[in-house]
Amino acid sequence: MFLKKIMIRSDESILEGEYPFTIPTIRNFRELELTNSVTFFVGENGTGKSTLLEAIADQCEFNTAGGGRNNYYEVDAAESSLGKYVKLSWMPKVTNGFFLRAETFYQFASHVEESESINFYGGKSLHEQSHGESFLSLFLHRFNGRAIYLLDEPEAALSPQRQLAFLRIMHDLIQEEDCQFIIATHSPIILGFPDATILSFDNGEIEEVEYEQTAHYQTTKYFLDHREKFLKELLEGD
Ligand SMILES: Nc1ncnc2c1ncn2[C@@H]1O[C@H](COP(=O)(O)OP(=O)(O)OP(=O)(O)O)[C@@H](O)[C@H]1O
Repeated sequence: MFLKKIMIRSDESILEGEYPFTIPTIRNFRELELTNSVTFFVGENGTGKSTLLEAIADQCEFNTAGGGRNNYYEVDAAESSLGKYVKLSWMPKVTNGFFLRAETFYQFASHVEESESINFYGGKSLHEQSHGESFLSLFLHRFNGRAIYLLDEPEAALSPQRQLAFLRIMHDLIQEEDCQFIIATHSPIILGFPDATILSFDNGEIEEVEYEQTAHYQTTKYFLDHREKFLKELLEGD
């Protein structure tokens, strides 16, 4: 593990009432210790997971549009509003890594086409692979070494089988290459990675929860166990 702590800077005055401090979890956030090679951010839509992940990417000097330190390209409105308020504590510091944003991956693929060797991505243009195939190519061929990976909803392009393949790739990168991952996810499959730390952004603060406590696990389990009853209540109820 490399990144040990994320803190709000005491020397920057917080603009109360302005984004990103309008988000309760971000307004209440002061510091977070990381103690695990895999940390998940979970919570309802709009609770600030991407906002914090993007701020961490900003302070890692990764491209906040998605990419690593050496990926220079621009996407509208990709700058981090929280970045300048955040300080990172490392032991030891690494500069290698990647910030994955599903929604700007197309632009990242175009940037790769113009500037990098496609050999880094399995020898095939990312645009000539399906969305899910191109994600897996990135994980398999570009992710390596002592590095930190910040992934925002990696499941967006992945089938359940490919999500399992991703867990295996992540497992090998941690065991063999000493990688650290911080992942915002809604996937009950990805969240199931053994012994990970799960941090909930619900309830206006960041708190550690067990896998079985997450709404993602509970709702999915209930749906699969009682699908017909669940859908009848949902669709026929008042
Ligand atoms: N540039 C912006 N200006 C104002 N509000 C914003 C801006 N970007 C995001 N927000 C708001 O901040 C809140 C948190 O957004 P964020 O993307 O961090 O949520 P999230 O927890 O990652 O959600 P999701 O699970 O849907 O991805 C949302 O209500 C969103 O509308």
